[in-house]
Amino acid sequence: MSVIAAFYGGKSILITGATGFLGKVLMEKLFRTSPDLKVIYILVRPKAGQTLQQRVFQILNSKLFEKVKEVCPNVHEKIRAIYADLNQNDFAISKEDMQELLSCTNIIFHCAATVRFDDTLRHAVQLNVTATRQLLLMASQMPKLEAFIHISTAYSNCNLKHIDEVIYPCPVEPKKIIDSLEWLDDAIIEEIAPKLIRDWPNIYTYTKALGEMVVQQESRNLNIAIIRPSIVGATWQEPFPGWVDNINGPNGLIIAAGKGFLLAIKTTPMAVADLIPVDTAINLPLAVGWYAAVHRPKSMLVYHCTSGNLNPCNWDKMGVQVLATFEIQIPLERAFRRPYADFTTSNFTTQYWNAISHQAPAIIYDFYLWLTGRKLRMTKVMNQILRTASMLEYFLNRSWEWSTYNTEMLMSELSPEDQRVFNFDVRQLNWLEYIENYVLGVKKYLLKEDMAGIPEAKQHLKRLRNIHYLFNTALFLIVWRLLIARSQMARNVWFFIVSFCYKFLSYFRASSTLKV
Ligand SMILES: CCCCCCCCCCCCCCCCCCCCCC(=O)SCCNC(=O)CCNC(=O)[C@H](O)C(C)(C)COP(=O)(O)OP(=O)(O)OC[C@H]1O[C@@H](n2cnc3c(N)ncnc32)[C@H](O)[C@@H]1OP(=O)(O)O
Ligand SMILES: NC(=O)C1=CN([C@@H]2O[C@H](COP(=O)(O)OP(=O)(O)OC[C@H]3O[C@@H](n4cnc5c(N)ncnc54)[C@H](OP(=O)(O)O)[C@@H]3O)[C@@H](O)[C@H]2O)C=CC1
Repeated sequence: MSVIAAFYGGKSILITGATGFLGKVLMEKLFRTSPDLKVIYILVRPKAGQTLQQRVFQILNSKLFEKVKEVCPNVHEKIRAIYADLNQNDFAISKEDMQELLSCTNIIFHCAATVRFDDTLRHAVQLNVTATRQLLLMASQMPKLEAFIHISTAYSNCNLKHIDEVIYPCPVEPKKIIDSLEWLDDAIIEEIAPKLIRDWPNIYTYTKALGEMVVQQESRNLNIAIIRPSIVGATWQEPFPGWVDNINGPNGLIIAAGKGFLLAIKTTPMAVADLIPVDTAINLPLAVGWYAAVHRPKSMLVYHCTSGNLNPCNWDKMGVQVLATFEIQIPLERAFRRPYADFTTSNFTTQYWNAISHQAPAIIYDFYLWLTGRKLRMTKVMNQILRTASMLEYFLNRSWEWSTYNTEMLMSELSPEDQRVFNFDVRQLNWLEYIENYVLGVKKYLLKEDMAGIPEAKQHLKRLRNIHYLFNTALFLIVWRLLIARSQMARNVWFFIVSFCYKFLSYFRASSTLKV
């Protein structure tokens, strides 16, 4: 019997960000392994015209939760969606709901955040810093609280090369930033943002670092732990391999490569691709929740949830495997071009590829759409992909070293059964198999493409290959014809080749006649 699963039995658990990528997998795992838990409170806001109930219904009826329904048939009764907007004072939670949360919660998993790299400083601080402070304040009023688990990111200190499992101070106190945002107007905030974030690559990583500082400063006597996952990817094993449902992180680029939109990207091929499967990234917080509550470490511990130092994979290996899977096994439907990848570290080559292989074909395709009276879209899509690629460049061209002392210590504290059920040992991960399942998952669960369409997609790729060869041959002939018409040297080379071929053929014919 798993000690950790038993620990969550009968508990009231509060999750923020439960409708997000990590949040959903966290909830699924809790219900599946501890179906006797008391209740999971989730703080949800209405979104995209859906009420709270509709959102919860959609999650519980998704493919991800299929196994949960078998193990925990009354899952609908165990989930309690509470209206909340983390951007508002007191999260806009009603008095009754707040009272229930304060009096009943045993464990908190704080996952909610804005993960957009280009968010405004005001919004990112509100969500990643102020809301965290507010939640800590709430937590300090919860008499039954046993542990508070804060999900941060391994990149919160990506301005450093070697990162230990400690909290690094930010140059400006979070409190000062929160206070100044109250009276500064938006235009000034956006102007000072680059000066504040200094050597952090974006607002997201910077505000996550501020969030950690707030956790440290406002921890009071709470039993807190911080988890820092690196780039979170599709599920590795649970509840089934390859599940993924948003276009963040690698997913958007994988699609862009599979559809043949993106043929090159500025990437250091040997840089470490520090991906971590989402099931691993939530097994660790679950194990930490148990450890923090039961063992009550004297100080707040930070846990790195990374793969690079234990089982490294580089972008080259990852890119090759992604493309091989698309080309040979599971192509995407209606690809624009054949998947191909060139990793370059040069700015000049990147600019060249962007102009010749990305923007020019998009413009030509849009021209064709215009001629046929259809809506133009390729240039917009391509610009969006190139913008995303340029935002991710920072992470594709550097490697970091994260120490994993606490994570390894925790692993050794687990019983063999818990090591199996709450596995976060990435040394066991087979990258090639994982990437294959990942790519399949992107096709199946994210793009919702039918597997029955694979033969047609393969035919389409074959057609694209033939068009590609035909186009290149035609281009070569046109260029050559123009050259011959204009340059004496090209004509000389041409006559030399023709006479050489003629002589070779004559010799070949003569020798074969002699043999007869
Ligand atoms: C040749 C190439 C070959 C390659 C081969 C392949 C090899 C493998 C390569 C792997 C490389 C990996 C690199 C990883 C590095 C990650 C580092 C992370 C480090 C930190 C990790 C963390 O700690 S934490 C999470 C990270 N944080 C994000 O990763 C958010 C980033 N991102 C944004 O910051 C915004 O994305 C950004 C970009 C501003 C654009 O912003 P943007 O405004 O231009 O575009 P949007 O994202 O808003 O969306 C655009 C349109 O997609 C629609 N859409 C949204 N979701 C959808 C869904 N589920 N299904 C359908 N469609 C969906 C949406 O509705 C829009 O459609 P429409 O335009 O029609 O409305
Ligand atoms: N994905 C990754 O690669 C990594 C993620 N992380 C961290 O993991 C955590 C979860 O990330 P991930 O699941 O990917 O992010 P998602 O963007 O998928 O989910 C974010 C969650 O936060 C909620 N949220 C955002 N704003 C509000 C608000 N105003 N009020 C209430 N809820 C809100 C969202 O709700 P809604 O559905 O309503 O928008 C959603 O549930 C974050 O803390 C992130 O920093 C760390 C490393 C890598």
